[in-house]
Amino acid sequence: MRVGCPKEIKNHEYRVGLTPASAREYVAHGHEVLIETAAGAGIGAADSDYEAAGARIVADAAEIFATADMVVKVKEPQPGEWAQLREGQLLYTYLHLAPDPKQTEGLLNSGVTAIAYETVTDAHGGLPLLAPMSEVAGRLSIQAAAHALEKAKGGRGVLLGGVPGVAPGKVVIIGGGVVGKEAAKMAVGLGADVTILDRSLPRMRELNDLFAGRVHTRFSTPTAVEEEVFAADAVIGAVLIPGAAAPKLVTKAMLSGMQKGAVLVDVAIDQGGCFETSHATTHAEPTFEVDGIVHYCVANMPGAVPVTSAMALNNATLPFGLALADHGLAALNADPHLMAGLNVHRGKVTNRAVADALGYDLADPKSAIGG
Ligand SMILES: NC(=O)C1=CN([C@@H]2O[C@H](COP(=O)(O)OP(=O)(O)OC[C@H]3O[C@@H](n4cnc5c(N)ncnc54)[C@H](O)[C@@H]3O)[C@@H](O)[C@H]2O)C=CC1
Ligand SMILES: CC(=O)C(=O)O
Ligand SMILES: [Mg+2]
Repeated sequence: MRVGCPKEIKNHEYRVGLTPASAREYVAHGHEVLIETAAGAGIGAADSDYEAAGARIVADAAEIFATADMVVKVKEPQPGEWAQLREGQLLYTYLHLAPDPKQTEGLLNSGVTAIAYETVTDAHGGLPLLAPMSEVAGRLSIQAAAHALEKAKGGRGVLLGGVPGVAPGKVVIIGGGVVGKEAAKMAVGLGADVTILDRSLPRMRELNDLFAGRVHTRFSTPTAVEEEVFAADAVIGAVLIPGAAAPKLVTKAMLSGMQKGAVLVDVAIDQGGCFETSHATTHAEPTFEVDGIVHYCVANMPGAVPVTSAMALNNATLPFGLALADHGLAALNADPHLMAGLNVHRGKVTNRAVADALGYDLADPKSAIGG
């Protein structure tokens, strides 16, 4: 198969779909690998590193979109990229379609077969291709909150760890999954007072054991969310209903009950956000203010630390990517967890959460690809 990796074009996105080490493995499997020039610049990988791995460097993304059987990326295709995708071509990347009707329409019109990293599953009920970036974003979320809390950045002027004789800041994490757990580790490490809200009692038992009394857990009801958010210095939005648009758990009305200069970090923004007042921002301009509350809503947080996150992402995407390159659509029929990643095929929506969120008929994935 011809496998192509264009340079990412989203704002301040420095990750790359294939590292040189991954390119080398595709080549070892007998595939031809095309890399857009400078695609790896953000992680310090030169064109010559890809050439040494056996890949061919091409001058622009157009050749990749026009000729590759499979396109491997990081972020959802941007409008100029949808237009170049083709029927019969595989697209393997993050998509986050439920809150993004325009992109969904673009992919459907292109006829492409699109596999979304974020809906590939594993045997333990996890999301193995989302998890590494959730780990990164969870850890980053506390850095982002601490920074935004500084007075000169528009925040309350609270130091999360406090100092001897002064109480620490209060961090409230809504959603105790991968993002939530990693955020809690960082917040605890800084010495903050940490509360995690979740709807899953088994998950809160795990977190309670893991943090050995160092975090509070609380069942997530609208009342609990309101009480916690009102007392918080920083709130991390980390909920997920896989594939679906995020539920709006903090409403605009609640902002007036919060402390002025408190910070909301909406990590769930890539699924539309879990705060009513959120809208996606970029690393160039990450925050905005509503009713005196600072909002940080960057949809590609791991793009800020591409050396760490491109490697972590490739560690997870490589085995499934090789299966797709080796076996094409048959790889989906052979692995229900990879099949769960199929969101769009030849003009049809094949993921239930996306179909429900956007009002499309659901096409059964197996019959859609003729399995
Ligand atoms: N902005 C960015 O750059 C990035 C965003 N993300 C996003 O972060 C979000 C969270 O991802 P993960 O932690 O991997 O998901 P996860 O599935 O591991 O955890 C989600 C948690 O939310 C909980 N939850 C569901 N409804 C809830 C409610 N009403 N109240 C409280 N908790 C609730 C679930 O029980 C679960 O524990 C996703 O939308 C993901 O796409 C992930 C990586 C990067
Ligand atoms: C998960 C995601 O959207 C990201 O890593 O950018
Ligand atoms: Mg996005």
